[in-house]
Amino acid sequence: MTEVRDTKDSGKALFATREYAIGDIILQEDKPLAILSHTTSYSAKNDSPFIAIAQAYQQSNTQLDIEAKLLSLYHPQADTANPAEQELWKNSQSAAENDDRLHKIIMIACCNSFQGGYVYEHASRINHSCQPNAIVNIQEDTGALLLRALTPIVVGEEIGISYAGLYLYTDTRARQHVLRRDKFFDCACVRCQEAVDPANMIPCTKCHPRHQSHLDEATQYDDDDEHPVKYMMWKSDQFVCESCDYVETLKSSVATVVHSISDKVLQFLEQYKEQDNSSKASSEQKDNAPQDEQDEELESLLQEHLSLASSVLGARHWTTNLLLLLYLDRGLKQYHKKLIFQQAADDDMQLDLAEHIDHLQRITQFVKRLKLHLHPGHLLSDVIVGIARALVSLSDVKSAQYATRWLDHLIGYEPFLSEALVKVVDSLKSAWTRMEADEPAHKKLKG
Ligand SMILES: C[S@@+](CC[C@H](N)C(=O)[O-])C[C@H]1O[C@@H](n2cnc3c(N)ncnc32)[C@H](O)[C@@H]1O
Repeated sequence: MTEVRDTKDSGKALFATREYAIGDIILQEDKPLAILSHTTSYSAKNDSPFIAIAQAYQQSNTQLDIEAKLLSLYHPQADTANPAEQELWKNSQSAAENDDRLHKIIMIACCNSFQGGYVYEHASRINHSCQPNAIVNIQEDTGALLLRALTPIVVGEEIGISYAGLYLYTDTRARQHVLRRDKFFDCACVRCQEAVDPANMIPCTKCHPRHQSHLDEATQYDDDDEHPVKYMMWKSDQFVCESCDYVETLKSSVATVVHSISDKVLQFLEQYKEQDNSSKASSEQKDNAPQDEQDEELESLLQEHLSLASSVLGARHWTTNLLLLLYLDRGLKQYHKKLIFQQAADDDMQLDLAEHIDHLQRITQFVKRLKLHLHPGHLLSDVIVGIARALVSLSDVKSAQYATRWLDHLIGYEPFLSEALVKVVDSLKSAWTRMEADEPAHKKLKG
């Protein structure tokens, strides 16, 4: 049960009028009010995403009562003081061809649609939060929407979902940039106002001096138990060392280097998302040799960026960890592809798997440090299942038991997994007990 109310600085929002436990359904909408394409891809016929929205709307023959509901949703006003909204207002005007109502509809689509262009009567009132307490799941074919609690929610609490996708795990500067660019607002959430930013940590420039006191690529940080790296964390607009209290200010060359690498990685993530999508779309075509080439190029770019981020910004920075996650995801997909052809993992594959597990451990630590109150499965469920599948494929009891330990990281996240994934998790979990029962008695004695 929910109600829509005004907030102090982010318009209207959805509030809980009863308590919710993790996994509870908060809201259900069987169909969207409208499907308003919100595409960012350009083509010769559709030279702007705004024209695409206008065309989708004009072809939809929306009934008057639905149109009235749509027009009541949030859209920027002509006198908005927000520069991102001013841009949106100006750039979308010509696609509306002097039709004020259509102009509003275009802006409503830009500010309210979910993936697939779906706009909802109630769910489109949910604000974004960089520390979300709920998550939306949309059925691709029907547009049916389910809103579920990600954390316990108390009466009167605002419901917040993340509009940021993977960028939820970046630092405040990057998240705000992406939300302004893609969603046209300056985020006013609690996390964005926190002085401390654990996603933005770098090795201390005083404890680990570098050439000319700049960060540089020649310095590697192993960060093991014997030689623990001392880190500086972003706190009130400066980096502060947790060990020696040394400070690098916003104006320092260090901050400039960190920002420039962060911007590079953000740009790369965009390119990665686009190319990965187009590679998925063309993977069913018969002759995909050019796609394979593009894929290899993308992989080498990924490695380049990962090596830059990890050597300069270190193991705890968000850039290193998100790139590592993409790298791990690709590595696991390749592992499983190889396995289809080889039936059993060879020595090289076992080494790869050990490396993948090490990467997953590092990213898990990163997610914990962010203290988002979110289950680690929110970011890591796919790769955890991928690691468990790879371990079970080794067909020995110990590996299967280890796989079960990784799957235990998903306990409590079951309501958010797809039915198919729950089945995979269950069968992987039972693998080691099955294997143990099947194992010959002499092997057990030896083991
Ligand atoms: C889908 S609507 C959400 C409901 C909207 N607040 C309303 O009044 O109907 C998205 C718009 O809400 C505002 N908004 C959402 N999350 C926000 C946040 N975290 N900080 C500031 N504004 C936010 C922005 O104006 C954004 O364009």
